[in-house]
Amino acid sequence: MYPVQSKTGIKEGGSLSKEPGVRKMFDAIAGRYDLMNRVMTMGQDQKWRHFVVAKAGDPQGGLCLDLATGTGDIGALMMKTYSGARVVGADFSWNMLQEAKKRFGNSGIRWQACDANRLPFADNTFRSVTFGYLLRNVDNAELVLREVHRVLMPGGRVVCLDTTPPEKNFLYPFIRCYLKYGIPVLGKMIARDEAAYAYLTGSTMGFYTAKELESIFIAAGFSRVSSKKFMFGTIGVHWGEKPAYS
Ligand SMILES: C[S@@+](CC[C@H](N)C(=O)[O-])C[C@H]1O[C@@H](n2cnc3c(N)ncnc32)[C@H](O)[C@@H]1O
Repeated sequence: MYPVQSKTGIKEGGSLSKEPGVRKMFDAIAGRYDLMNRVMTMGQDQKWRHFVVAKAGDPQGGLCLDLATGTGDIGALMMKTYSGARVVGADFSWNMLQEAKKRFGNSGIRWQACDANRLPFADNTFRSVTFGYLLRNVDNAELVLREVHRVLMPGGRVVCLDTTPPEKNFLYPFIRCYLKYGIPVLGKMIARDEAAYAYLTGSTMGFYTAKELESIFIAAGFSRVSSKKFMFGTIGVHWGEKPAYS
């Protein structure tokens, strides 16, 4: 069974954590993940990753962590955009990391298997930490953000890309229809896993609004927190800084 999203981290079916189910799900879809991404977003997904990398800024030769790196796109863009960047791509799905290594094995990225809840890095290590589509998949977003804050250097930047629940405006019925029916059907046809993409829809609709997520970044200790939406308000990028005095 794949996991069911809840903001509080309490899962259906009596499970204590949804994270083992999330890992299993990404291990299962790793080989078809990229194709599904391109089709489902109508080729827009790389544009948002470029925005993430721009917001993270030039690390000036410093270390960057791309957490939940998956098949490695954000980490690879970081290497390509900023000469001298040193990137660690980390994920808890073994199969996603294998796909990343196949695609970007010669890029110089260092790959690390680890859980975002307990990062195997010392305090104040990274100039920037980026992550695409992580927070919706963890039990406690604030806890993960506190861990990210710990490993960032003072003055370092965090940038987060994720889906976000659509606002209830005139487009809402169309967007909801695409999320509820279109995405699972595409998931069945392309990734051959309807349940994984039904989870994507459910977890998006049940996730924090962009404003709520900003508050969680602030609660985790970040300053200069802001966000921007893309794709008819269904994609959000959040960013912030670890204060220089912390
Ligand atoms: C939707 S994929 C995103 C991959 C990539 N960031 C991108 O932009 O396409 C989400 C990734 O988060 C990873 N992930 C989810 N929860 C995690 C956790 N607690 N620790 C580490 N990785 C996690 C999954 O294994 C998966 O590879």
